[in-house]
Amino acid sequence: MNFLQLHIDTIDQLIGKELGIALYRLPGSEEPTLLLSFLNQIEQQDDYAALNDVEGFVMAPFYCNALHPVLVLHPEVIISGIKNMETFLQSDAMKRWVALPQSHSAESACQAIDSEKKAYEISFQRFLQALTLKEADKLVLSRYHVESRSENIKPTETFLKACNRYPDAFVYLCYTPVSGLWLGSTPEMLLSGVAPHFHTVALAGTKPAAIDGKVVRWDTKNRQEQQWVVTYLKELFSDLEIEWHENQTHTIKAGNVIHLKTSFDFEFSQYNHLGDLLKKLHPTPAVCGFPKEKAYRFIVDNEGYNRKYYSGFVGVLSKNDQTNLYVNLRCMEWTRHQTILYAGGGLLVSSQLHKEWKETEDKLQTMLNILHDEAN
Ligand SMILES: C=C(O[C@H]1C=CC=C(C(=O)O)[C@@H]1O)C(=O)O
Repeated sequence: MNFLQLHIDTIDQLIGKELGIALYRLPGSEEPTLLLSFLNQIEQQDDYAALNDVEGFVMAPFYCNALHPVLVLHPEVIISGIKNMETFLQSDAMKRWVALPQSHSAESACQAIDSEKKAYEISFQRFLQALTLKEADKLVLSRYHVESRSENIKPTETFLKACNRYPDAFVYLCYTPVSGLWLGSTPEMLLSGVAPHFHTVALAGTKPAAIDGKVVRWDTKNRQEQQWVVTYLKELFSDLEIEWHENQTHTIKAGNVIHLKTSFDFEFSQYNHLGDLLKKLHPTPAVCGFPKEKAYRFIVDNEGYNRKYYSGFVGVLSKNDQTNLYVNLRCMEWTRHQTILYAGGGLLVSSQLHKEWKETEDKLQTMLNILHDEAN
C-alpha cells in the first residue's frame, strides 16, 4: 500500500471535522475501502434492533447509552482500492471535505490510573467471587491501558502499518464526532455473508503464539472458555430455528497470541431483520460471558469503567449485498494526546490472576507493536 502513503496526510486532515470517516481492510485483502459521510448522514440509534433494514458502516458499542449510541455511517463517498483512493485524495471533490468545519464535540476523557494492575486486581476478585457463588459460568473481564503518544504518530499511517502487519485481521479506522477516533485490528468475525448464507465464529481461549512447528496443547480452562461460546451459538440457532453447520475447531494466530476458533455457516433469510439477529448475537460469551444476560448486567455494573466501543462491533452491514461485521477487539481510542488501548479475557472459576493479567498484556501488544514500530 505504498503510493497511498503519499496522501495519508489528507485523510488525517479530515479527522476532527464535522463528518464521518471509515477506512477498512478485510482479512486477506490487499485493498482498503474509504467511506465518507456528512454529519447528517451519521445515524444514531439506541438499540441494536434498530439496525433492521439498515445499510451502512456500523460502529456499535458494547452497551448502548446516550453517550455511546449505535452509529451508522451512510456514505456519500465510497472508494475501494488503492489506485482509486489515490485519485480521489488528489481530486477537487476532496477539497470540499477538507473545507468542512472542525467539530466542537467534547473529546472523551479517560483517566490514566496510577496502577492499572491494582484496578484490575480489584475487579478480578469481584468477578471471581461471582463465579465462585455460581452467579455465572463465565465472565469476561477487561481493562484499558493509557499510552501517551508522540505527535509524529499519525492515524492513517498507523492504519496502514496494521494492514501490513496483520494481513488476516479486519483492520479499521473510524471517526465520528460522537465516537471520536477508533482504530483496531480484530481477529473475530461477528457476522459475515450475503443473505441467506451467513457465517459467525466462536473465538476464545488464548495462549502466547507458539514457536513455529511446535504442537499446541490447549488446557481445560481455555477449552471450556471457548466451549461456552460454541454452546451459546448452538442454543441461539436452535431457538431461532436456524439451520447451521459447525466446522472443526482449530487454532488460529492473531498477532502474538493464538486462539481456538470454531466457524459456523448458517441460513438466515430474513435480510430485513439483521438487527434482531445482531441483538441476539451480540455480545457473545467471547466478550461477555455465560449466561449472557446475567453476565452482561454484571459487567456493566461491576467492571469499574465503560467499555464504550471496545467489544462492540464494527464494519459493513448490508441487506442484499455482503455484510462484514467484526467484534471490536485489539483496538484503541485515539484522543488528542493519548491512546487508550483495550483488552480483556474470559474468566472461569479456575482462573488465576497472574495468568489473566498476562493475557491482557499480550493482547494489548497487538496495537502497541504498531504504535512503537517506527520501521514498519
Ligand atoms: C476479549 C478479548 O478477546 C476475546 C477473543 C479471543 C480470546 C478471548 C479470551 O481468550 O478470553 C476473548 O474471548 C480481547 O481481545 O479483548
